[in-house]
Amino acid sequence: MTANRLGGAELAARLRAQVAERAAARRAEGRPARLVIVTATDDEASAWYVRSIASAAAKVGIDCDVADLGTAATAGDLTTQLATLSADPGVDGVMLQTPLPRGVALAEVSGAIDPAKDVDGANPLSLGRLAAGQPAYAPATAAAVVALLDEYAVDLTGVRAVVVGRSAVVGKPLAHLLLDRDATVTMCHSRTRDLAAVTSTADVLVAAVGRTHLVTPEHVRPGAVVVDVGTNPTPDGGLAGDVDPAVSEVAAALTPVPGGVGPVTTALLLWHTVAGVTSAL
Ligand SMILES: NC(=O)C1=CN([C@@H]2O[C@H](COP(=O)(O)OP(=O)(O)OC[C@H]3O[C@@H](n4cnc5c(N)ncnc54)[C@H](OP(=O)(O)O)[C@@H]3O)[C@@H](O)[C@H]2O)C=CC1
Ligand SMILES: Nc1nc(=O)c2c([nH]1)NC[C@@H]1CN(c3ccc(C(=O)N[C@@H](CCC(=O)O)C(=O)O)cc3)C=[N+]21
Repeated sequence: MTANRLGGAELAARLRAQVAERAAARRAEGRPARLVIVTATDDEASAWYVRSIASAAAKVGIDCDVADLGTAATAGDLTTQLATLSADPGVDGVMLQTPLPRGVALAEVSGAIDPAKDVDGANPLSLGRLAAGQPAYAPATAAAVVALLDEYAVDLTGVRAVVVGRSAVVGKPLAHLLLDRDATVTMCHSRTRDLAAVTSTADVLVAAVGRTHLVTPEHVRPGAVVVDVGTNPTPDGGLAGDVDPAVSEVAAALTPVPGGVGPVTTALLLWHTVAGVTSAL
């Protein structure tokens, strides 16, 4: 058996076309949409993502600036920058890249992002609103996982969903989005005992860990739908997922890396930037 390939390129292209329409309308009104990315890391996956957002933004007509504070930035530097951008009426979206400099915790600084501009759902208030079932921006990656499952008509009602990884950027918000869809959600992390035993119960298995090919066929129930969020740089300059390609022999469906969750993530971040406050909050 070879799993169905749940590619994200077509969905991403459709989303970008919608974003371009909204961005054009904003430009015609004389107030072009603007996204500012704040970064303080030299992480490769992050740098690639920043370049990819900037180039996609240019194509759809969103103005995009990158504020690189460098790896020596302090929590105070980041907070000041995020607060300044949040107060700027010319800025629609503020995005803070992770990872952050050593010793700086995301929750410590992301509170400075106005929830109305928090297009990557980083402010703890955004996560809280999501958990409480109130309107909020979800992190683009978590939203992309659900959008991709919707695209392929994977019904989440009552299914056992297992998420490996509990970061504030992916795992935690995704758990809430899946719960909202009436999935039965289990979270796994680095302290989970007998990971394979837990993941093998999943109808829908999501890997968001950051460990190349951590999820092997032994982790997967035959017939499961597997979503690979991992984007791990390979020595040859390529990209590897968290899911071993051999899983394709066991799963019913699998998202590819590259070409799966990644492109949808970028498109949704831009969508959030033009969606407007009222539709998100
Ligand atoms: N395609 C896309 O759009 C995006 C891709 N990514 C990619 O997704 C991956 C995860 O990113 P992110 O959530 O930010 O990563 P983090 O490093 O913040 O979190 C990783 C999570 O995985 C858990 N973990 C680590 N090792 C194991 C293990 N051996 N078994 C089980 N769980 C483990 C950690 O557990 P613990 O909490 O116990 O430490 C943690 O919860 C990365 O490859 C990243 O590049 C991220 C964002 C967007
Ligand atoms: N606050 C925050 N939010 C994030 O969402 C976030 C972050 N920080 N830090 C870094 C990681 C990484 N990340 C990626 C998103 C898309 C692709 C992507 O589109 N990749 C392409 C391929 C790239 C290639 O071919 O090299 C794909 O999967 O098809 C990759 C990586 C978001 N991240």
